[in-house]
Amino acid sequence: MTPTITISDLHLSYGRTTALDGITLTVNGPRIHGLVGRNGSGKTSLLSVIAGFRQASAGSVELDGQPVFENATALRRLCLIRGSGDSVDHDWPTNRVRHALRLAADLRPNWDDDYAQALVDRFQLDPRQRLTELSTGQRSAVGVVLGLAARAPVTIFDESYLGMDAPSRYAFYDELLTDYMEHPRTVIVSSHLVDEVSRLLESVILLDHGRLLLHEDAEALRGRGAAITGEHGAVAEFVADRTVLRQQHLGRTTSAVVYGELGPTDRDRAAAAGLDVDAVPLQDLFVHLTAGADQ
Ligand SMILES: Nc1ncnc2c1ncn2[C@@H]1O[C@H](COP(=O)(O)OP(=O)(O)OP(=O)(O)O)[C@@H](O)[C@H]1O
Repeated sequence: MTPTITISDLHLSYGRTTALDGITLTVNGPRIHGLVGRNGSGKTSLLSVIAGFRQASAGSVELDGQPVFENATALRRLCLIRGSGDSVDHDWPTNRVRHALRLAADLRPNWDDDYAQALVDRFQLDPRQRLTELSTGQRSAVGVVLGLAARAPVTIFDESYLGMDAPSRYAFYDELLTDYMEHPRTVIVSSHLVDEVSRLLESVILLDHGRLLLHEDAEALRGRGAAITGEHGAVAEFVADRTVLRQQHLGRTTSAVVYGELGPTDRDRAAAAGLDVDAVPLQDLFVHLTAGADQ
């Protein structure tokens, strides 16, 4: 059974700054959830409270009905990997990659040592290297290895790709998806690179100014918009009474991204006008929805 995280009326303040403002949300699995939102919207704060790193100012987070904060049993089932740096313990400057792996093997009940070694090879890490001497991208890769090989029932990656180059990031996405298929669990991925991670996501949690803007099935969210491509005049006529998020022109061809669901009649009309209708990149919807919330 994959666990269920129940978040009820969660508030978190840092002094006068309100980071989380009454979030109520149920996160379950097996599913890969994407946590998105603009800078400062509260993603890291929310994940820190979910993983028991921080105590909420009010409200609660429960894992299968048990509070997570200072609850060792619940915390053993949760693994949060934050941006580069978490794998480096500055109190132990001589620690090496292999020490971090050994520590994780001791702490994580589902740790898979063979998989960890395979990931170390894939990310071209040297187990003998000191953690303090790794580049930012290499430190992130260590975090990714720790997070994946832990196989925690709730696995959370918070901007875990910081400093990783594109081949390494895509290796991470590939590994995450393949390992998730083999070992389904509840995964939360927080990322600014919405287009890059969107193919992984089954659900999207969107935060804005510490509030939950939406939690929706990724397919349903994609269906909230459409990309219309075809001859300039035909596209202009089709989108005339719609919210256009962006348009591009190439010669006599125009591609317009519109917000709002297209029904069967709309699709028939588009086909009759010789227009192609495609899914909208989640990034476009995300920009639109968060801009709308600002207004
Ligand atoms: N340690 C802290 N002390 C004071 N304020 C903080 C602290 N950490 C975060 N904040 C504030 O809380 C709010 C939410 O920050 P948080 O880091 O959770 O957002 P985020 O969505 O993860 O941002 P980003 O995408 O930029 O990483 C912001 O207004 C931020 O300035």
